[in-house]
Amino acid sequence: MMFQQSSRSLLDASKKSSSFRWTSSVGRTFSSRSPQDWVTTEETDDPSIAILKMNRAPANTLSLEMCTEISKAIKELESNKKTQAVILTSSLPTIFSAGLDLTELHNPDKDRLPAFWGAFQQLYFDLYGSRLATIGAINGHAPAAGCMLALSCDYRIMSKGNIGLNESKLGICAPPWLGQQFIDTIGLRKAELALNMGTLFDTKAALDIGLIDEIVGEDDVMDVAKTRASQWVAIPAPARVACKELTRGRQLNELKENRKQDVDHFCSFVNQEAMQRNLGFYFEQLAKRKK
Ligand SMILES: CC/C=C\C/C=C\C/C=C\CC/C=C/CC(=O)SCCNC(=O)CCNC(=O)[C@H](O)C(C)(C)COP(=O)(O)OP(=O)(O)OC[C@H]1O[C@@H](n2cnc3c(N)ncnc32)[C@H](O)[C@@H]1OP(=O)(O)O
Repeated sequence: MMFQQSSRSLLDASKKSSSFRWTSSVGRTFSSRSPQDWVTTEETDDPSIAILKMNRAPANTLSLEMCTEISKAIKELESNKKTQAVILTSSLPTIFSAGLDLTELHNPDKDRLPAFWGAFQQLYFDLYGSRLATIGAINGHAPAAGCMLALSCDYRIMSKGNIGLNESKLGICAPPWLGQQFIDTIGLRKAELALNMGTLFDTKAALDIGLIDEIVGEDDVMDVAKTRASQWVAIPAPARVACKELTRGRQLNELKENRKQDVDHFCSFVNQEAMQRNLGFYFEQLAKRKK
């Protein structure tokens, strides 16, 4: 059954949906460490609470392999019946996640592109639909898909950095399911303004708009995250999982039913000349900003 308290996620789409093939890395990654090191899980002194850390320097960007590694880690945690909550955080000093790895989108490999988007969809299913209580310990910047990671958590605390969906600044639009997640969180009018302007919010503005739940001091992030996780775990798991189904089930099912169309839509969107030009321009700006 889909929503019983088990080691399965809320919407266990991974096994049912094998419409894309995984392709091997084409050496476009930043970090010299292997994908297995990009995500680590740790126990806490409470056996029901685990920590999932993203360690992909320099920016925890989501490549195909990074999405797959995070999904794999969530599944592994879910397979342990004792685990009831996970804290998602970053081991980098100032960045939670800089969103999608833009090298996947710019001059893309045509076979890899659909697999990449499939892996990103899968990550959304696995995190947004996890049976675990998920606490986002956002300890740095979280633009675009970095914001998606945060929005997919049940509770969000943030210590520093900016958060939001800035895709319009890249000349693109967030995919409908991510846009909907944003609207569901902060409301239509606020989302309309923020999506169009590509607004990134600092912690105070993010709290004001309802994008995060709490601002915490940099040194307190993990302590507060564990306290919040304990509070979520104290709710009987069947009730917690049923509440998640109530609030997230419709959205998850909608994408599940439209997965293939969503991949096709994304690929044709990204392959447009104008889109490629905008991305190239954005990359140049990123590099210049650094200089
Ligand atoms: C109805 C709808 C219709 C159609 C829609 C259909 C489909 C949708 C189509 C497309 C949707 C695509 C969705 C996209 C979502 C995304 O996530 S796009 C990615 C957006 N991310 C960003 O814009 C963040 C860019 N990065 C930054 O702003 C800064 O890096 C950041 C503030 C995060 C940190 O700043 P700082 O600490 O100064 O670090 P650096 O800027 O120096 O960055 C370190 C190195 O990392 C590189 N880098 C950073 N971000 C990315 C990235 N996202 N991808 C690739 N590379 C990145 C940066 O260049 C530095 O590299 P270097 O050290 O110079 O080699």
